[in-house]
Amino acid sequence: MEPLVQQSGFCHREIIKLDGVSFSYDSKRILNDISFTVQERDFIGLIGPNGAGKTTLLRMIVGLIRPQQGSISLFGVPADRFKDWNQIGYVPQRNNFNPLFPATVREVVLSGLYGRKKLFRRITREDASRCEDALETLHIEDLADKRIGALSGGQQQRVFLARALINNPQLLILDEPLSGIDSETQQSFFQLIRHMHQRHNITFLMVSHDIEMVRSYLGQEPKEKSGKLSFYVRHSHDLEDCAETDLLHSLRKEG
Ligand SMILES: Nc1ncnc2c1ncn2[C@@H]1O[C@H](COP(=O)(O)OP(=O)(O)OP(=O)(O)O)[C@@H](O)[C@H]1O
Repeated sequence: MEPLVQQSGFCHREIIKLDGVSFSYDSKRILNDISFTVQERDFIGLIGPNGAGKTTLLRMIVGLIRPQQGSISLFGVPADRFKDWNQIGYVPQRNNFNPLFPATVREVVLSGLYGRKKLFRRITREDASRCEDALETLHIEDLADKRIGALSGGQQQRVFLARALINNPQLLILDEPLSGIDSETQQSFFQLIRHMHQRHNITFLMVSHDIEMVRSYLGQEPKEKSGKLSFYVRHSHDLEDCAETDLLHSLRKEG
């Protein structure tokens, strides 16, 4: 067994480090000199008005666009050399999703695996079993064969979360997961996310417009502000044992 000191060091790893990051579309400066560090098992709520650059920042963190100034590192590795994308689950805004997309829930969840392996390769028994685990974890196994476009907003969010969880990531990045769903479903979805944060070794970065829900979990005041962006933070330390756990497995065990 690892010495305790090393374990707690492991628990406070830098998961995301933004250092003087700036970005402009054409000549319009969207993000200006942002520096912020996300530590392992932090829950970050990123709040800001429409157009403040929240989605742009997330897209930069997941490697879809590059900062024009400054640098980003992920799990201690410069983002342009980072390869271990399975460690990161990303749920983009749902309004980018075409409801006519002709895929079933199971296919959408399985497509979360394709990032690390070849597209259209055969699905192994292990892939299928991870998919079933993810479906069960999110309580959507009954929907597996339905067309994704035929589901309600809240159900679709569960599907996209299952897709992001299929690789058992250490970091989950969610872009407005609560928007466009009724408040009861919002509450239960947020409860599920909070549960994952409190009970599992997982770090969250979530964009939300629901300031009250964010404050209810992350506190009244942001830890940092940068331009129009506010970063609310809560660190989770409920587990005595900081060892890595298989998220899907343990969530399922707890029902
Ligand atoms: N591909 C693009 N080309 C040009 N401008 C863009 C592009 N994507 C976003 N923008 C502009 O950049 C600004 C920031 O957009 P972004 O989507 O990052 O903001 P946001 O904070 O996520 O907004 P919202 O809360 O409305 O989702 C907006 O003014 C937007 O119009």
